[in-house]
Order: sequence, then structure tokens, then C-alpha cells
Amino acid sequence: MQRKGYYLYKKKTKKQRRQQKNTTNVFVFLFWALAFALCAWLFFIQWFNVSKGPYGERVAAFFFTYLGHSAYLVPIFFFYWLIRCIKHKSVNIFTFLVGMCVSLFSIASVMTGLRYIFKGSYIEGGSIGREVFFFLQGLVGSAGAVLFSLAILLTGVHLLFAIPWVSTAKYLMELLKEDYHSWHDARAELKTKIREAKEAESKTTKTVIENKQDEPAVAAIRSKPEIRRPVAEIIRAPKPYDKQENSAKKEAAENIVMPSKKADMKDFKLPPVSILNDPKNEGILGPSDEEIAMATALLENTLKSFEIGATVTGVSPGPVVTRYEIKPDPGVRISNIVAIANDIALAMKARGIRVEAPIPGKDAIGFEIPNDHAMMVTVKEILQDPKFTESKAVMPIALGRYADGLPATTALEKTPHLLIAGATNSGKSICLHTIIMSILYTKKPDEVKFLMIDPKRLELTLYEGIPHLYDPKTTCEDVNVITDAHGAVKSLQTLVKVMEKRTKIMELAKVKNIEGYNKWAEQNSEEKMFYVVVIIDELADLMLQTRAAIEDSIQRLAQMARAVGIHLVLCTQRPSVNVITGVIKANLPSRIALQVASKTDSRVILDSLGADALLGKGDMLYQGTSDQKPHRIQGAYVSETEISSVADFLREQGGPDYPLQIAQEQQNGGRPQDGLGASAEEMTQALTLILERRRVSQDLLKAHFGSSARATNILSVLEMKGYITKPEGSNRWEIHFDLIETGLAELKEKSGGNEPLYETVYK
Ligand SMILES: Nc1ncnc2c1ncn2[C@@H]1O[C@H](COP(=O)(O)OP(=O)(O)OP(=O)(O)O)[C@@H](O)[C@H]1O
Repeated sequence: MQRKGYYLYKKKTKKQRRQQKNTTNVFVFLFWALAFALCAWLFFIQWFNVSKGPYGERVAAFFFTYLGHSAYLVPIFFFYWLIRCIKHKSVNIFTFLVGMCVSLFSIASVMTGLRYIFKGSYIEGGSIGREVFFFLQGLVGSAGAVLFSLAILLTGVHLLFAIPWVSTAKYLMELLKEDYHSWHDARAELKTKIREAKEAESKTTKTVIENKQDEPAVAAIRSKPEIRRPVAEIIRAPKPYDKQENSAKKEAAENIVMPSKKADMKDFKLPPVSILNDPKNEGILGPSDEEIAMATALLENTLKSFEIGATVTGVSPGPVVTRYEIKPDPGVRISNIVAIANDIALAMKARGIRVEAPIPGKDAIGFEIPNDHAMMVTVKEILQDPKFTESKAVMPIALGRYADGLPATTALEKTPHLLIAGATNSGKSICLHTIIMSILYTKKPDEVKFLMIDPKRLELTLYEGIPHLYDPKTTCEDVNVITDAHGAVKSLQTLVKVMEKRTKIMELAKVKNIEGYNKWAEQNSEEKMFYVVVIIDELADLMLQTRAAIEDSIQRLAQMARAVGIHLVLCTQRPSVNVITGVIKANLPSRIALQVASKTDSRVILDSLGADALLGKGDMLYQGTSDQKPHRIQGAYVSETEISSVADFLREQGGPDYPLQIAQEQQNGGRPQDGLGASAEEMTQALTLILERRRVSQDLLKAHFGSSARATNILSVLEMKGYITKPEGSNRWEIHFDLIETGLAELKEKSGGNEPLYETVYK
């Protein structure tokens, strides 16, 4: 029985256990699902004040009445408990409930205390909070009640979360200790470094002074570099600064008096340099010999500290920077020296260092270090320099001084077109003025004329009314600085026509360029051609409004104008690819980059870095057509007062004078004012002559009209009208007699014989 019973019992238990397990699983799942649902519902009714239902309202009100705002934590604690139960299986519900109650009651008590202390506080501790707080307050006062409540809260939190306080405190202490130790070590290291640096500096200074007294002594400086001061002697003491005179000049600049007559070229005088300001610099250029010796030692020691062997072989003090020439020891890579440029700048406390590696034509690297005191380079000192005065160039330009102090000049006809770009206030306008002044000081208005475009109406208006002004679209009586974009486009387009006509004239005179033509003109008693310099201050403003037209004109002028004596100088403060487009860059080979904000801007202007490290105020990089690398130049300075004085001097001699332009001549009728082109009567005579003689030549026309100038012009008009052509490779004119006969008949039909049929051929 017992056996049977046992057997039965055993069998039943197995089955039951399986069933029981399944049932238990379902119940367990149901239990947890319900528990989570309950928690979620509690959370919802506590935290959100919508659709609570009657029970929800009551439960929420219940918790709020007893616990105040701490009731928000109830569902969170329950969630925490459920998650812990699932994770750890055995969580003591009793401990949890006690922990939760202690935490909630103490939080409620703290809340009541805060409400009590800070009157009108929004938070509420509920009735339990009030009970606990006032009980404690009765024993230890308000602040004490809050503090004790917090202490009780810690106990509750400990029960709930079983925080290992001791090990946590230990861990925090360790962290704090570690932080303190690393701070302490870093401080000690920094102190040592500062002390070492100070010691090194004082040692270097001592060695330099000792070396000065006793040359052969062991020196920290490995070398005694050659100091080249090319301009020291031409820096003169300043003339007493005449404030009154300067302010008077300024006033005069504001009231420009326009000239009433045209300038007479026979008595025309170039402005004297005496009206320009003298250099204000006194003494030597750049740092003193002692300062150079110290900087040399510091430079060499800094290189040594990076384990780079190099010697300073030469020092060239310039007006704004001083160039130290460093010759690396055999086996030392240039790239290693270039790589530590910033560290050298730091050691030398320099604002910025530009490295020229290597210096073209030398076995050395150039370190350009800014001087403590920058010296101003005046336009006067460059205009007076033999390099400028003895220049064989047609249009010599005074740029300023190179980094080594030598005067920097160029020839505008060789540039042949120039782009000036830099950030605002970097010195673009001053650079532009220096270029204009260089020409005004060397060339008469019949030699060089300016087509000035200034959309900003700021800088170039100072030159209004000077006899050098030119605008092919208007008469010389109405010419002015062009300030509107559409006017600028029209002028440039007309200039393109002028350029094409000049090319034709040169073909007729069988010369290749303006120099050749002017020589030919001299030999043949003809009028010479004048050079045209197009100045555009702020290209960006024009590009914004009339991009396509401007770009097209600039491209056409830049490609062909050099031979006919037209040169472009464009200026912009926006060195972006939208303004300095590929077309513009390709056609303006010479560039001046002033200080720019970024490396990208420098690349846009020069296709290389460097302009971003410039110092501003006329500090520039000049890249000429034949230069492999840009040269650093401190631009010459010319003041507004000086410009006004020069412009006044020029205006006093008369205003602009140049041939009339196409459209107006056709309206006015008659032969052009300058004797160019041909009237209908002259054409009738010329065509009759060709028909009679059955040939045409310059000499034939000259013999008839009495001047080779007239003969050239009539010849060019005949060619343009298609009466005569010159086949390629031939020197003889081909005469189209049928066309001449028709043309002659048409001319005779028209009355007067002075009808303006023919376009002016421009010089
Ligand atoms: N060569 C120079 N030597 C000394 N100072 C200069 C030189 N060039 C410019 N500066 C100083 O920099 C200032 C700004 O120069 P400038 O007006 O030519 O700058 P900018 O680039 O044309 O500015 P913006 O784009 O605003 O017209 C000048 O007022 C002058 O004080």
C-alpha cells in the first residue's frame, strides 16, 4: 500500500510538476504584467492630469494629500522595485517598503520645511510631511528639522538602493586625491619650465654682452651674422611737422576747383616732389645691432633646443620686418626648420613669422620677424630713389621697400595688368594711390591717361578734373571718375573698340606695339599714342551688378591691350572666387596680396600661402610675371593731403584733353577734332585719285593731302570700308575698283561733301 501509494504519489507529482510549472509561468507572467500596468497607471495619474477616471482621481488625491509633491516619486520607486525583482529575483519587499516610506516621508518633510522657511514656495509636503517636519521642528527647530530629514532620507536611500556609502566615499576621495596630485605635479613642472626659460634667457643675454666685450670668448651664439642696412643713410630726420599746413591742405581737398581750360602740353610741368611729405623716420631702419644680436642668439638657441643645427648668416633689417637668413648645417632638412616656425615665433615673442624656404638664389632660409616699431615708407623717398628716377621703364611704379629694406619698384607696362586684393583696411587704396602718383610724377597727360572707375565713390574722386583723366565714351569736357557700374561697362566696351582700332593703325604703320608706333610716329612727324591705365577700385561692386559684361571686357582688354598701351589695375577687398574668377586670374598675371583673413583667400590671390601672415597697413606680397615666388614689400604711404596737393597742382594747369569719340562725331558731323578719320570730301578726293592713278599708297595720299597723318587715316578708312585690301603675305594693296566706283557715285549724290560718313580712327 505504501509502495503503491508511493508509486502513485511519484507518478502524480511528475505530471503535476509539469502542469504546475506551466501554470506558474502564466501566473508569474500575469503578475508581472499587472504589476507593470499598475506602475504605469500610477505614473500616469501622478504625472499627467488627464483622463484619470474616478479611481485614478481618488488614488492621485490620496497620495498627494499625504505626501504632497513627493508623491510623484511613488511610481518611480515601484518601477525600480519591479526591475530589481526581475533582475535579482530575491528582493526583500519589506526592506523595500520601509526604505520607500522612509525616503518619501523624509522628502515630504524636507519639502514642508522648505515651504515653511521660504514663504510662498510652490512645493508641498502633504500631511505626513507636515507631521514629520513639525515633530522634528519641535525638537530641533526648522533648520534642524530639514537637516535631520535629509539624514533620514539618506537612510531611506540606503535601504532602497543599498548604496555602499563607505566604498563610494573612498572612491570619491581617491578621485579627488588623484586630481589634486596631477594638478600639483603640473604646477611644479610649469614652475620648473618657467625657471629654466628665465635662466636660459638671462644666460643668453649675458653671453651676448660678454661676447660684445670679448669677441673670442666661448659664445652661445654660433655666428656673427652680417647686418645689411641698405637704407640707413637715406632715412633723414623729419622736417618739423606742420599741422597747420596739413589741415589747410585737407580743407583744400574737400573743395576741388575744376579747371576751366584744357591743359597745354607745351608748358606742362610735372608735380615737384617738394609738395610731398618728408619721411618721418629718424635714425636707423629696423632694430638696433644689440637687439639683432639678442634675436640671433635666441633664434639659434631655439633651433638648438629642437636639435636643429643652423647658423644665422645674415640679417636684413626692413621697415616693418627684419629678415634673418638661416643656413642649416649639412644634413638638416629645410622642412624640419619650417615645421617649427610657430615655436620660433613663440620663443621670439613675435606677432607672426613668415618663412621663405629657401630664399631664391641663396642656400639659406629667410625668417621674417616683425619689428617692435614699424617704420612708415613714404612715397617721396621711393620717388626720389635712384632706382626709380633712373629707371628706363615707360611707367615706373614706386611700390615701397622690400623686406630687406631695398626700394621696390616695377614697370606698369611690364606687369602688364595688375590685381590688388586684400582684406578691408589692409592698405589697398594707399597702394592704388601710390601707383597713380608714380605715373602722375613721371608722365604728362599726353603720354599716359587714366580711365578711373570707383563704384565706392571714395578714393578716386580726389583725382576729378586732373588733365590725365580719360573716358572713351565721353568728351574731354565731360570726363570724370566713373562711379556707376553701367557707365563703367560702357566705358570698358568703348575702350575695347579703341583697342581694336589702335591695332588696325599699328598694322597700317607696320609696327607691333605702342613703343614701335610712337617711334614710327616720331620719325614721320605723327602724333604719338598715349598709354591708357584703367584703374578699378573695388571690382566686386562691378561684378555684382554687371558680371558678364565686365568679365568679357576685362578679358578682351587683358588679352590684347598690352601691345596697344592699355593696362589694367584692378583692386578688390573680396578675394573670393566669385570676384577673382578664373578668367580674371588668367588674364592678370601680376598680383599684389595685402593682409587677408584666411589661407584660402591667400591662395585665391597668389595661388600660394603667405598673405594670411601679413601684418596689415601696407604689408604686401608682390608677385610679378617673372617672379617664381612673391616678394614681401612694405607699401609706400601717401596721404590724402599729398594726393590733393598733387591733383591741385595738375588741375591748375588745365583739364583733360583727348579726341572725341565715335558716336559724338557722327552726330556733330565734319572731320574729327583731332584730325583723325576722313570727311566725305576727302573720301571723294581719295577715291577719285585712286581711280585716276589705278594704284594706292601712303606716299600717293601724302603727296595729295600734304600730311602723312591724313594719309594714314584715309588709308585706314579706305581699308575699313573695303575699297582696298591687303592679301595675307603681300605688301601691296588690292584695289576693288567696282566698289570704289559705286562708293564715289554715292558720295557725289550726297550734297555738301562734308557728310560725316567715316568713323574716327583712334590713336
Ligand atoms: N603703406 C602704408 N604704410 C602705413 N600705413 C598704411 C599703409 N597703407 C595703409 N596704411 C594704413 O592703413 C589704413 C587703411 O588703408 P587703406 O584705406 O588703403 O585700406 P583699404 O584696404 O583700402 O581699406 P578699405 O577696403 O576699407 O577701403 C590707412 O588709413 C593707413 O593708416
